[in-house]
Amino acid sequence: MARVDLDGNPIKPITICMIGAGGFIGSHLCEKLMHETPHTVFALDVYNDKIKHLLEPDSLPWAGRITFHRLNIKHDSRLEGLIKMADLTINLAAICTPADYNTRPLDTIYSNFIDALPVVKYCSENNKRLIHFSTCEVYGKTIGAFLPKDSPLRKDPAYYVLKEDESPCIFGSIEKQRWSYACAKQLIERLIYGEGAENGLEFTIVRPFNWIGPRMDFIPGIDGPSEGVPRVLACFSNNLLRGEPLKLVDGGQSQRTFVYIKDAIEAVLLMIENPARANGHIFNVGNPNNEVTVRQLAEIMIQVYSKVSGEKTPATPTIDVSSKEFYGEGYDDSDKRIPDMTIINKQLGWNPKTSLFDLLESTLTYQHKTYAEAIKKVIAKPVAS
Ligand SMILES: NC(=O)c1ccc[n+]([C@@H]2O[C@H](COP(=O)([O-])OP(=O)(O)OC[C@H]3O[C@@H](n4cnc5c(N)ncnc54)[C@H](O)[C@@H]3O)[C@@H](O)[C@H]2O)c1
Ligand SMILES: O=C(O)[C@H]1O[C@H](OP(=O)(O)OP(=O)(O)OC[C@H]2O[C@@H](n3ccc(=O)[nH]c3=O)[C@H](O)[C@@H]2O)[C@H](O)[C@@H](O)[C@@H]1O
Repeated sequence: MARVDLDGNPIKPITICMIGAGGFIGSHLCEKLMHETPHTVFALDVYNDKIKHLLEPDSLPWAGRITFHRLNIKHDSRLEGLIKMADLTINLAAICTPADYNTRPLDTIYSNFIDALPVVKYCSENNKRLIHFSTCEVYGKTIGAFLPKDSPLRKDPAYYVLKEDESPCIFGSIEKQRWSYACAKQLIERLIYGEGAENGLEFTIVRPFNWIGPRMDFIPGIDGPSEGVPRVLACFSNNLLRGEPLKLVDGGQSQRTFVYIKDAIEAVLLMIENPARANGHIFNVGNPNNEVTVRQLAEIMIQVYSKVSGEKTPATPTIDVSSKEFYGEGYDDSDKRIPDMTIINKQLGWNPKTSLFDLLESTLTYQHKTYAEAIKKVIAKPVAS
């Protein structure tokens, strides 16, 4: 049966130039596009480990529909040609781990703003559609965070629910370099919006709210640097795999809403295949029903990991660390992140499905299967003196 869009029109196969296709989100999006659609993908990245299973062997049913182009968009003249040959560009490339924002602010700003500029320019000049990945961090802190601790208004959604077309972007002072990423993302959003308004660029901006699942980031010392600090899912997975206490930054009081990567990818596919409904919009993509404090996330992950691995829960399950000790000078945090879902519901009819417990169960099953043996070997090795 022919696949149809939300308005009942047949979907024509298109060619997508996906920048950052070798990362966490890119790998899931490539998988979805190969398994369920007829579209062709130029996959651009400096790495391809997370999409190797889609590229080899040549006998895969989608062989020829996905090609990998190893390139760094900072300096590669092939970029414009690839954007020109595609119907749609999706830009995922970014430095997006908080441990980098205050310690490598220049790389963070260059990656999230300067390096994205040619992509926007080539799309605009060549009349190509762009789906750009921004972040929920552009909202920064909630208005409610500035109310007195005991104010009843803190319970009023008007003070914390984040709306694409209404909420302000509230960052800390310049010394709080944590906000270098959010600020760079905000400026590239404004630039894309301006290209749409002044030059007719067809764009969609995605603001992901803590998408998590298999293949997110790396496990330090296994498939990433020993001293590296990934995002919280991988930090806590690493602690659980090694039987160490989970580290709660500043008491783990910050709140997040986590969405399963596979739910979120459904939203991106709807954007790809329904341009008339997605163009000109900024979309929150998250799961408002999956809110927890970081401390609660740790507690649930400890329980779920014990269930999927069959190992006992550790005697000291968590320890508190200061943000200065964990991230260094200049760290700051978003207090709470609840996405308003009105716009994505209205335009694309999308809703997340997977509960936090279910998504952690499938993700931690994957982490255990993928890493437990490798970790055991590393732990068993005597440390060189
Ligand atoms: N995962 C989330 O929940 C989340 C949340 C908010 C925003 N985002 C945004 O979504 C995008 C993708 O995030 P992700 O979680 O997949 O991150 P990721 O780090 O796994 O993927 C990013 C990919 O971009 C590639 N890349 C970076 N710079 C490049 C360059 N100069 N040239 C070529 N390739 C380059 C990296 O090698 C990596 O494979 C980012 O823009 C990020 O800011 C993600
Ligand atoms: O995923 C998102 O939507 C966005 O937010 C993330 O930012 P954040 O949620 O702060 O990053 P995490 O590393 O996932 O940390 C979440 C919380 O856990 C805490 N944390 C992290 C790691 C750890 O070991 N312990 C711990 O308590 C952090 O301090 C923070 O409060 C990143 O900035 C981006 O990937 C992205 O743009």
